[in-house]
Amino acid sequence: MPSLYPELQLYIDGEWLGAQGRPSETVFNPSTGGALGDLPHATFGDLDHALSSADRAWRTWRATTAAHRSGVLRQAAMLLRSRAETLGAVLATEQGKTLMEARQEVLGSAEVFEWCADEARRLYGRVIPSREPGWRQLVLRQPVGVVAAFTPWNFPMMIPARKIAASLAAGCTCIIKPSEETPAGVLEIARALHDAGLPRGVLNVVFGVPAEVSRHLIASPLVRKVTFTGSVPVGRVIASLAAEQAKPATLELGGHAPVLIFDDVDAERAARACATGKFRNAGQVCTSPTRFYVQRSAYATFVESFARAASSLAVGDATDGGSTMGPLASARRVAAMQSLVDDAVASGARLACGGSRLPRDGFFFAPTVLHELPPSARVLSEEPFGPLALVLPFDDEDEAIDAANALPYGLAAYAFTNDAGRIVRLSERVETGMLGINTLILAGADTPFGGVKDSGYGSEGGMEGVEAYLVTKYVAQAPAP
Ligand SMILES: NC(=O)C1=CN([C@@H]2O[C@H](COP(=O)(O)OP(=O)(O)OC[C@H]3O[C@@H](n4cnc5c(N)ncnc54)[C@H](O)[C@@H]3O)[C@@H](O)[C@H]2O)C=CC1
Ligand SMILES: O=Cc1ccc(S(=O)(=O)O)cc1
Repeated sequence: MPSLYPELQLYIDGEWLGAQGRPSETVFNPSTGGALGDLPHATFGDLDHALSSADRAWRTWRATTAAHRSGVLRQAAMLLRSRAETLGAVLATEQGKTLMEARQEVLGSAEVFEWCADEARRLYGRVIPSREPGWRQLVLRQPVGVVAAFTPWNFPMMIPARKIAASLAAGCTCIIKPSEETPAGVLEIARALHDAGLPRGVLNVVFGVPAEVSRHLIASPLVRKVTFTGSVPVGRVIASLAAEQAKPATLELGGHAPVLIFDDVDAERAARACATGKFRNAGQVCTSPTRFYVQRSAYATFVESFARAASSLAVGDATDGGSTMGPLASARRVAAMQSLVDDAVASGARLACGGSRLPRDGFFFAPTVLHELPPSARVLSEEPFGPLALVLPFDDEDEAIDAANALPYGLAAYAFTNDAGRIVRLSERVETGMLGINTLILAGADTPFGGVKDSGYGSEGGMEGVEAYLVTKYVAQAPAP
């Protein structure tokens, strides 16, 4: 499998740039702990090259027809689809998600490119009926300019796809700094766009020391928009760098999603659905369901069924087709899980299953279900971002909604119920950017994705996703004097 792993390079001004004297870092395979390759870091000269190239390319890319931009994005999508088998193996190798999840991510990313290819042709302005005879009042929607994008390691292709496809559809150019821990996913997007005929400079991919790269790019007057997906603390740093320059930013930050399970649904079936959702990508998903609040009469059945489903997962090497859960992305994440579990257990929580790392090479942590958690357990307020499920009882709807809203996060929330009136009340009262009723599947190329409260601002996906890269220009056109 490592032989499929591509050479790691920078992509600037349409050129692939290797180490050539640049500093580099090692990328590891989380299933084995072994080295996969060396990733070159961009020098400040490289970053300036990416900035000038993106700025130059913007002047021509913004002037291309919507049909042309749409065609390039659609061709890139087609190439991603045709390469899904190989690219799935690459993603599984570098990130640790299972082969099936990795293939889905490649195909989902292709769908994002297809959706944005269509949206590129629907960026309508409007004509406002005029107040004066002979006037035209026009509203134009124009690309904001060069975009600086920063993406994490949990979805090495899907999260970059949302930012790249939407910004390019809008007529912007983009410099992206993906996670140094999972660099190949975005390089394969760049390769598909390159092969689809994307003009040089429209997309640039750089790696480096994250804080240095983000400070340098965001400070540049050539950058007109910032977009970041990652943790709340880093999101705040990025937001303040953007604010210093009065640049708009989109922030997709963390979550700690509540799931309200009412006793009008089958608790066993709900538990099986919840286990599937929880352990997807080993729980390293910003919308991962985490706090499972179960109505008291269904609580014991739910805990037991959830633990049974969790224990039956085949945890193993991500590239082994039989694995249903892979490793965590890094040793750092395993240590974070152990610390949260140890703290919870020390404060009185009980383990229904899991609770420790697996004794094998690589970064494996057992699917874990904690219950009877005291309010002081850190994991009840810190985002675990891993395979930890927390199950707690509630007595009535108001208590459940208050519990759901108790944290400063507001990315995703879920509920399982058959009561139509309750669904309306939950839709009104749960403080969240996205709400799933009887489903844990939220993200789609055609639907908005984003949070409220500490989980960030702005949306990606759907028409809102492309909107984020447009500015409004009003043109008042009077008869010549
Ligand atoms: N919303 C999401 O999809 C993600 C959220 N996270 C959150 O982050 C927590 C810890 O994960 P870590 O990787 O250890 O978190 P982190 O906050 O150190 O890094 C998250 C991502 O931001 C990048 N980053 C860090 N500092 C940066 C800077 N100054 N400028 C630009 N990019 C920067 C990193 O390269 C990484 O890809 C998780 O527990 C989770 O809460 C992490 C990954 C994805
Ligand atoms: O971590 C954020 C996130 C959540 C979901 C998806 S997907 O579109 O469902 O794959 C991607 C990124």
